[in-house]
Amino acid sequence: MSMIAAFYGGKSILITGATGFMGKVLMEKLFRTSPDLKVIYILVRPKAGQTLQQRVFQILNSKLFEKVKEVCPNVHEKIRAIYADLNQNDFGISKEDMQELLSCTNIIFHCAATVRFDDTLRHAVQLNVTATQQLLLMASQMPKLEAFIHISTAFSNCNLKHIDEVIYPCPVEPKKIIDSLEWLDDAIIDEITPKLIGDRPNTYTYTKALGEMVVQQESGNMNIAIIRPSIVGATWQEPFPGWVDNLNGPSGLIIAAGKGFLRAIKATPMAVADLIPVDTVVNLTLAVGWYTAVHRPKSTLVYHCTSGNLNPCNWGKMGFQVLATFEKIPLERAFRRPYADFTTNNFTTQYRNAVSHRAPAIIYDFYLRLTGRKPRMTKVMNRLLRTVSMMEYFINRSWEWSTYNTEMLMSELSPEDQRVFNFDVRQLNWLEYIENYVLGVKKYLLKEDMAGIPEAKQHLKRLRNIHYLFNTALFLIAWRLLIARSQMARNVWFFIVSFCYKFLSYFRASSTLKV
Ligand SMILES: CCCCCCCCCCCCCCCCCCCC(=O)SCCNC(=O)CCNC(=O)[C@H](O)C(C)(C)COP(=O)(O)OP(=O)(O)OC[C@H]1O[C@@H](n2cnc3c(N)ncnc32)[C@H](O)[C@@H]1OP(=O)(O)O
Ligand SMILES: NC(=O)C1=CN([C@@H]2O[C@H](COP(=O)(O)OP(=O)(O)OC[C@H]3O[C@@H](n4cnc5c(N)ncnc54)[C@H](OP(=O)(O)O)[C@@H]3O)[C@@H](O)[C@H]2O)C=CC1
Repeated sequence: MSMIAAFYGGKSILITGATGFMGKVLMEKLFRTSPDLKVIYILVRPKAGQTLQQRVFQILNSKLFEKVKEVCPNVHEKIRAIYADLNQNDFGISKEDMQELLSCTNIIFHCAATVRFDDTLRHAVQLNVTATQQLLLMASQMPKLEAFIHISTAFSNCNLKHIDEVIYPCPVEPKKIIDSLEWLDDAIIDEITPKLIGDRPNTYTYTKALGEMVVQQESGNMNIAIIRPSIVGATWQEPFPGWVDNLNGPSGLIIAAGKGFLRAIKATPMAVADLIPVDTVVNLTLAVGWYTAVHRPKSTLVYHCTSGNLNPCNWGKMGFQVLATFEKIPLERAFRRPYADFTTNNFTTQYRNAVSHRAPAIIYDFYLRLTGRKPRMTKVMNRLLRTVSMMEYFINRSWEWSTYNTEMLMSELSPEDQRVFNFDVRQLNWLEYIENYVLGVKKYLLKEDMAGIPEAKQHLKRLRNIHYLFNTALFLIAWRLLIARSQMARNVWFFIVSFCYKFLSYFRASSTLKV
């Protein structure tokens, strides 16, 4: 019997960010392994015209939850969506709901965050710092609370090369930042943002670091732990391999490569691609929840959920396997044939962006205009290149994350728990994982039918022929222009033609002699 699964039985669990990528997988695993849990409270806001109930209905009726419905048929009754907007004071939670949360909650998993790299400092601080502070304040008023698990990121200290499982202080206190954002106007905030984030690449990593400081400062007597996942990718094993439902991290770029939009990237092939499957993160998170509540460590422990020091993969290997999978199982209606050129040189990057990305987009838009349609490819390409430029920081560096706490926890688990809540990335086969990831992107994210593969392959063949035809035409035009303008080119042309003629004549003569 799994001790961790048994621990969550009968518990009231509060999850923030339950509608997000990680939150959904966390809920799924909890319901599947501890169907006798009492209730999962989720803090949700209405979004995209959907009410809370509609959002929950959609999640529970998705493919991800198919297995849950078998083991926990009354899952609808065990999930309680509470209106909450983490941008508001007190999260806008009603008095009755707040009362229920305060009196019943046993465990909190705080997953909600803004993960956008380009968010304003004001919004990123509100969500990743102030909301964390407010949630901790709520937690401190919960008499039945056993553990508070905060999800951070391994990149919160990406300004360092070697990162230990400790909380590193930021130069300016989070409280000072929160206070000053209240009275500073947006223009001034934009001006001071680069100075505040310092040698971090964006507001996301900076505010996640501030969030950790807040957790440390407000921990009081609570049992708190911090989990730092690296780049979270599709599921490895559970509930099935390759599940993914958003474009964050590598997923968006995998699609861009498969559709032939992205054919070159500024990336260091030998740099460590510190990916971690989302089900691995969730297994560690649940194990940490159990350990923190039962063993009550004296201080706030930080757990690195990374792969690089135990089972490293690099971006070159990843790019190769992504392309190899698209060879076998291509995406539908690709713009160009998938191709990957990794370069570390700025000039080559600019050149490749102009020739491999912008020029084809302009030519395609010209074609759309000619055929009376609205041009759109240049806009798509500009957006993609902006996204890629924001990822460059992470794909051209390697970090070392120590994993003592994570390994210590692994050794504390029973063999059954090590199996049910497996977070040992040493067992991960990268080539198999990446192949499943790419397939998952096709099936679950793009919702493409596998029956369309022959047509997708046929389409790629047509693209190859167009490519050859286009290049030959381009070469002939360029050559014709050159011959018209340069005596030297004419001489070379004459030499090649006469050489070919002599060669053919020789062949004809020698074959006649043999007969
Ligand atoms: C040459 C071949 C290569 C072969 C493939 C090899 C793959 C290499 C992969 C390398 C990946 C490296 C990833 C490193 C990530 C480090 C992560 C650090 C870990 C964390 O803790 S945080 C979690 C990660 N967070 C993110 O990934 C968020 C990033 N997203 C953003 O910040 C914003 O969305 C972004 C990218 C700035 C775009 O903003 P904006 O222009 O305002 O656009 P929207 O968000 O409104 O979306 C518009 C449009 O773009 C689509 N979109 C969104 N995100 C992505 C994405 N990551 N990739 C591609 N496309 C994306 C979105 O769906 C919208 O489409 P529409 O059609 O609806 O307009
Ligand atoms: N994905 C990754 O690669 C990594 C993620 N992490 C961390 O993991 C955690 C989960 O990330 P992930 O699941 O990928 O992120 P998602 O962007 O998929 O999910 C974010 C969640 O936060 C919720 N949220 C955002 N703003 C609000 C708000 N104002 N009020 C209420 N809820 C809100 C979202 O709700 P809604 O659906 O309404 O928008 C969503 O449920 C985050 O803390 C992130 O920093 C760490 C490392 C890597």
